[in-house]
Amino acid sequence: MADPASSHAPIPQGATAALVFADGHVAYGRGFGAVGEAVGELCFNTSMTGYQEVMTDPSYAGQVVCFTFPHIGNVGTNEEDVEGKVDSALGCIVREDVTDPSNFRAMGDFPEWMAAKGKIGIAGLDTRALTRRIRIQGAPNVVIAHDPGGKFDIDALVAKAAGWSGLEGLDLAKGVSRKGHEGWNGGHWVLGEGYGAPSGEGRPHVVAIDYGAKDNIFRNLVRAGARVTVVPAETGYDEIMGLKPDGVFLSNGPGDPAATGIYAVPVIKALLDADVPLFGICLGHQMLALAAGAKTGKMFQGHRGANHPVQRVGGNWGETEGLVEITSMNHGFAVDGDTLPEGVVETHKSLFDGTNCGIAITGKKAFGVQYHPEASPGPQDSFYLFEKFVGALR
Ligand SMILES: NC(=O)CC[C@H](N)C(=O)O
Repeated sequence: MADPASSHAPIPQGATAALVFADGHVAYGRGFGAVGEAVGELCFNTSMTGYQEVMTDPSYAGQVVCFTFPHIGNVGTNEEDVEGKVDSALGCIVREDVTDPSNFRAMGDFPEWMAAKGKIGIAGLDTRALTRRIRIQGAPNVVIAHDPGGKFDIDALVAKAAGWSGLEGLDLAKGVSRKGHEGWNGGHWVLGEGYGAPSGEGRPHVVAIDYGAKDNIFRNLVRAGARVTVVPAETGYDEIMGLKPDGVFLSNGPGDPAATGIYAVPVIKALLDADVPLFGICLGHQMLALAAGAKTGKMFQGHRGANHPVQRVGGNWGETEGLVEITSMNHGFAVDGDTLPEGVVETHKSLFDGTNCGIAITGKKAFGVQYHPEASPGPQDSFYLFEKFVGALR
């Protein structure tokens, strides 16, 4: 029987998980992974493969991922497809129940792996309806809750979702960044061989600022020929210059670029003024744009998936002007292309909605892209960006 004190419908029999929206909407399903509850923003991801990489990408901190692909978890988990060992997605929503893993690389079972990582899963929800809801209403704040006993205080969960301040204005990078300097050695992954070791003398030195980086970025920098030192998000200009970088890389990361920018942008601006070559990806791209004088803002709904078309624009591409790259994306904030000051050229834009996807600073070796050229998951059309950056440092 429904609780007379609650305006909500009774909890359906067999429900062990609930997705509770700030506006009072509730969707029930079958819980897996960790038991408990978490509050964050709900987003959807359209990738058909790579759920383990998505669930370990630190840029998803503070978010719950609704996978539009219906069969998630069926190739299990392994030790290699990990993008970060820090906090990342709070949990995920999947259409079908997770089946036993069937893949020669599987070392573990997805629900057990989720539980070990403290991530909550809900299976059996109408992920198409959820995705439509996000597309129509924008990204909502939600609580994801899992209780094997099926007991939920819905009023309290609605209040928790409604009381969360949201991603806007949040700096999450400090919480997911490495705490000390770290040399990076692993290169490109090859089936049966794992992550290769870097080779070759005289590799240019890239100092990579970790705002919540995906490890595949560092692997790609190594693959392109760099020697990489990773440093924490709050590392200052003098400490960076003390490492004698040939170039500085600005990583992806969670949260609002404007909030993270309070401590990161002055450092990036000083590097820019000193003509240090810079390459930024996603959050790093957004903060490079802020340092150059542009503005960023929250998108009505973000871009998350492995098939986003991005076009080369801006007049400096020669024969490849207009070429389309199919890219991996994960962002909910964007650089406002109308605010690019003189001396900042738009180099790429989204063919889905025209938003800015790349900038270059005129007269400097400094550029950034909104998308993820390191893929993982996703296509590798854009590896040339790592070669372009590392090549410019030689
Ligand atoms: N992948 C990222 O670096 C994401 C950047 C930023 N947190 C956003 O959501 O737009």
